[in-house]
Amino acid sequence: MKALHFGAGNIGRGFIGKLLAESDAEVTFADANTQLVDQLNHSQEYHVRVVGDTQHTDVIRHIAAVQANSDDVISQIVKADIITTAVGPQVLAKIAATIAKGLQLRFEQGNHTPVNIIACENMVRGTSQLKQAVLAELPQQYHDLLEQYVGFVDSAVDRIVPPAAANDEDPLAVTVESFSEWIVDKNQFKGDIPPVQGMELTDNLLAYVERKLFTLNTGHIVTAYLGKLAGYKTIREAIADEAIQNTVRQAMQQSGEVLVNRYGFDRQLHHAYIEKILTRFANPYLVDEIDRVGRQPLRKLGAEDRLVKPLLGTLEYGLPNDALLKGIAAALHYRNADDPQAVELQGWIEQEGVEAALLRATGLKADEPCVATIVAEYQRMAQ
Ligand SMILES: NC(=O)C1=CN([C@@H]2O[C@H](COP(=O)(O)OP(=O)(O)OC[C@H]3O[C@@H](n4cnc5c(N)ncnc54)[C@H](O)[C@@H]3O)[C@@H](O)[C@H]2O)C=CC1
Ligand SMILES: O=P(O)(O)OC[C@H]1O[C@](O)(CO)[C@@H](O)[C@@H]1O
Repeated sequence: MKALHFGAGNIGRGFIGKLLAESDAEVTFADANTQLVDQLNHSQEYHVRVVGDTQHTDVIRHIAAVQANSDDVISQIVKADIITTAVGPQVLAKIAATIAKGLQLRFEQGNHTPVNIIACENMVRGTSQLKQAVLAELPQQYHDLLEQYVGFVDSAVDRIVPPAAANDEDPLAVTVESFSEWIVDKNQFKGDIPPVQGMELTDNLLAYVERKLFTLNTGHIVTAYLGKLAGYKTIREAIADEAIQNTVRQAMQQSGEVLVNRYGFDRQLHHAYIEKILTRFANPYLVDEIDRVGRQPLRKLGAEDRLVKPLLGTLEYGLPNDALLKGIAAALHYRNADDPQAVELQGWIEQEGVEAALLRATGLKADEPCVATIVAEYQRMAQ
């Protein structure tokens, strides 16, 4: 099995590339970072340190890398059996043109074996969005072939992999938590489902995507933004603060009630899932910076993302949401001079006021009563 993976970063090396290589795929990473590509090609292996209740290091061998946007990556697309990505939601659309070029050449060369593409990003149905971007780049005459031979498979991906600390001796090493979950929509494959160990199949993907987004991601972001306000640097420090932990737990329980209502989740089991996530945030072996988890606040405040989407669910079902509202208010306080979205958000607040900025970022309507509550909470937090 030939696998091409876009994005040799934390999740690429620490999770998806690792699973593919451990399933005996010939793994080629495609990345925009020339130094990283050179290092991967030079060593052809890297270390993954798995940390949790126990620790061990896996060596991922026989891997190669190509420069994204090069002729080499096009040749890889021509012969790949599976193509995966972990590049970040904002980059996904940028690789669509490359994928379209590669697929066009694949069809022109008469390769009609199925290929499956799976975007492993924190997005709801990110692969389906990638498909639309690829179709927009692919000449119309190839669209039927794409529908016939290319599977665009949506997925949910869950493993905490913070950026590794700089290590000149072992620059490719990544540290990952022992928990991992990669769930894909089994109905979207073309041809045989690739035999990847650790890739779980479901025919109810949206429930899993929302379970992860509304729990791990919601809890994480509330921890990050409340932690930042309290002056902490890492997720572990923030979640050790009892007041923060209580609000984070409550926020996850409130978004969890949406899942219980929408998908019939068992409440007790879901509460156990929440408690497990709290222990993951407290993992003493992971140094996960608040600014990594809090990055790109405008994306995270979006209507389809981890704060507002569950909030809209609580409004739909008439459920409590005060902890989620606190999380949104804390997001509006997020400051990080190195994060262009954080700078932009603070600019909106300065120029237009907090309510206008909130409406612009979230798409909430001004007459929605929770808007006034968020603004009042924001003012309270400012004191
Ligand atoms: N790190 C984590 O714990 C998790 C991350 N995710 C998701 O995985 C995705 C990747 O996240 P990370 O691995 O943390 O980010 P990262 O920044 O470590 O890795 C992204 C990689 O993509 C590369 N890249 C950028 N532009 C590219 C292009 N045009 N073509 C090819 N490669 C390009 C970068 O050079 C980098 O190596 C994101 O969508 C994130 O939300 C999902 C679950 C867990
Ligand atoms: O990667 P994003 O979408 O910026 O958000 C950070 C989130 O991604 C993760 O790294 C992986 O799910 C979480 O740890 C965190 O909630």
